[in-house]
Amino acid sequence: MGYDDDEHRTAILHPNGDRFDIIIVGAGSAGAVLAHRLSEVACWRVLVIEAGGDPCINGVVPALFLLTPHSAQDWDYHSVDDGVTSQAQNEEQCILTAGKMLGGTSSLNHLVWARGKRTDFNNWNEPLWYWETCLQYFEKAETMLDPEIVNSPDIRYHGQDGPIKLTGHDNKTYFAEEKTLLDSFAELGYDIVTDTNAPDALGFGKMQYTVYENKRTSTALTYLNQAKDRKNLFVLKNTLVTKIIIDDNNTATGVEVVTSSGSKISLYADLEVISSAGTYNSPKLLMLSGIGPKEELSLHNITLRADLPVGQNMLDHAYVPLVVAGKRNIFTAVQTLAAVLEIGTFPVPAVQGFFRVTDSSSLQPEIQNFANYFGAASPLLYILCRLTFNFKVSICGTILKKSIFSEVIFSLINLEHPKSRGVVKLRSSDPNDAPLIYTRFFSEPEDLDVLVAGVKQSIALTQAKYFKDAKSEVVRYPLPECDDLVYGTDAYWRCFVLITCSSNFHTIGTCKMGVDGVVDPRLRVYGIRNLRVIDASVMPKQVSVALSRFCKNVLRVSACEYGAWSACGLFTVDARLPLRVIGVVATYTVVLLQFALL
Ligand SMILES: Cc1cc2nc3c(=O)[nH]c(=O)nc-3n(C[C@H](O)[C@H](O)[C@H](O)COP(=O)(O)OP(=O)(O)OC[C@H]3O[C@@H](n4cnc5c(N)ncnc54)[C@H](O)[C@@H]3O)c2cc1C
Repeated sequence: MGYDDDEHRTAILHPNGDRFDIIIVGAGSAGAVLAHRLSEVACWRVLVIEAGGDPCINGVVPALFLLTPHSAQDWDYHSVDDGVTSQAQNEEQCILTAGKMLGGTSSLNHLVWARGKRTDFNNWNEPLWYWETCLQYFEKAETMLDPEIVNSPDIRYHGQDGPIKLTGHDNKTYFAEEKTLLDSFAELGYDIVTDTNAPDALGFGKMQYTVYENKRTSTALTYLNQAKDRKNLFVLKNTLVTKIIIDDNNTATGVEVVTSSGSKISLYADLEVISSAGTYNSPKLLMLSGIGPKEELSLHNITLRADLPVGQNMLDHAYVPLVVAGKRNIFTAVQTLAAVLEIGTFPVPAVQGFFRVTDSSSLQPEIQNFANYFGAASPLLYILCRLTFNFKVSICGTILKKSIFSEVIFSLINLEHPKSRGVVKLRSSDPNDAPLIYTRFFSEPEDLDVLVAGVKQSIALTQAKYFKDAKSEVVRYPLPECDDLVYGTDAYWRCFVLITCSSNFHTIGTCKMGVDGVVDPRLRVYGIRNLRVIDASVMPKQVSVALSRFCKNVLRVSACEYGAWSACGLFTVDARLPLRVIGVVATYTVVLLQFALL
């Protein structure tokens, strides 16, 4: 069987019926951390099963994340078109990218290290998950290397010896426009903070990135890689878990899988099965295994094991793209060309801010503004708009046209704490079918009020001196649904938000923790023995900003750690990547030429 094989046990052929102590489904952001931590216990045989393979080069080289959506390393899910929201997206379906490779979504996300605020975690009202409890795990995960943080009092909130190495924006960059942006936000009255990850930070500040020495610090390249020589950790790649096996005593005993060669086998766990398949695939897997809403399962003739609200309570950060065309400055086009070569960092200067738009007594931000600076004629701007964010040609073309001679600020205005809840359902009982995902953005009207207020407040950037002197303006997109409304009125902005909103890829909650949810605070599935869910789907309420790190207080082993194992140095090059690059560059050139000739 080859258990003595030193090849970090990814190439072993596991026979039907093979037994382990623990089986983890999904080697993603959460699953890979857990695989690392659990396999520290040398007497446990830990198997982690991953549907994807090694990360391709774009899962390793930071700026190439722009090209990963719709590749083989993306589950490439989309929302069901509701006829109202996200109509500015291709085919009116909101893009819902999710990583399918070692490291999961940490191998393709946007590299931002952002941990959530004290109020976020404390509002979950679960003592095990208070911010104060989680902090030690955040620290355990990190090595903070950004000198501005290291030399500030805020270093007390950061770790300096963890697997995830964190840096600020690389100073070698051809642009240094963070300062212009921060000065402008300060002028508009926002606080400027050194550390946007400080527990109560409201205001604008620089970014912290999961980038080190020109590589992404995904959980694959960190946690999994560091554990690869352990004899008790087994990684099965390119293998889809199709069902959790649950016996007549409602105990999870193993999983059914389809291996890379197409064989269907069963593998068994003597202690626990742990699902970390992500916010869309964990609920799908649970429902396929008989755990979910009774009516939903009976619709697909699946035998019910536990009637739980699986798939309900989906929460996301809906965002809208707000683009400000800044100074006409054709010289930045030269910098733009040079900056394209600098792919070992987050590709453009960026800052982020957290603020409230309603009463100011709470410290919990309502809006995040993630502002990205592009020099003139930037191909990255078009790639980001079209490929990464999935907007229609009419929208991205309009932005590109404005950018030919001008700097551009592309801001994502995020609704941080939505009340609207989406849902994940089964399309069929076939494990190969994508789930049906309904975002239901703005089904609670209050969400629309808050995001509209956030957009209106963010437009004020055009009034800051640098932008005012440049006669900056918000780029107006062609939006047939809104064009009859008077531009700039509340009615217009409400329409704008509904039509241009999309997912900021921070979906959570579909296997919610809590008494009215799917798992208890130790993440054990109610009514089923020896089964846990430990990925972002268990988070009951949104945290401000990104999600890949939250407190995983499971089995008293793991923590607020982000990451997984990756086959560092073993990554492959997706044969289609060069073609994708050529395709994108060719499209960009054609569009640019069209506009230049107009
Ligand atoms: C485009 C994008 C950008 C983002 N940017 C940021 C950011 O900058 N900062 C941030 O903090 N967060 C960001 N996020 C969010 C964050 O990355 C995710 O919330 C987080 O990674 C989710 O972790 P997870 O462990 O729940 O799931 P994942 O990391 O998605 O892991 C799930 C794993 O399970 C595997 N799997 C699924 N089903 C099966 C099955 N049936 N059998 C076997 N394996 C299976 C998957 O292939 C995957 O590897 C971003 C997300 C996206 C999509």
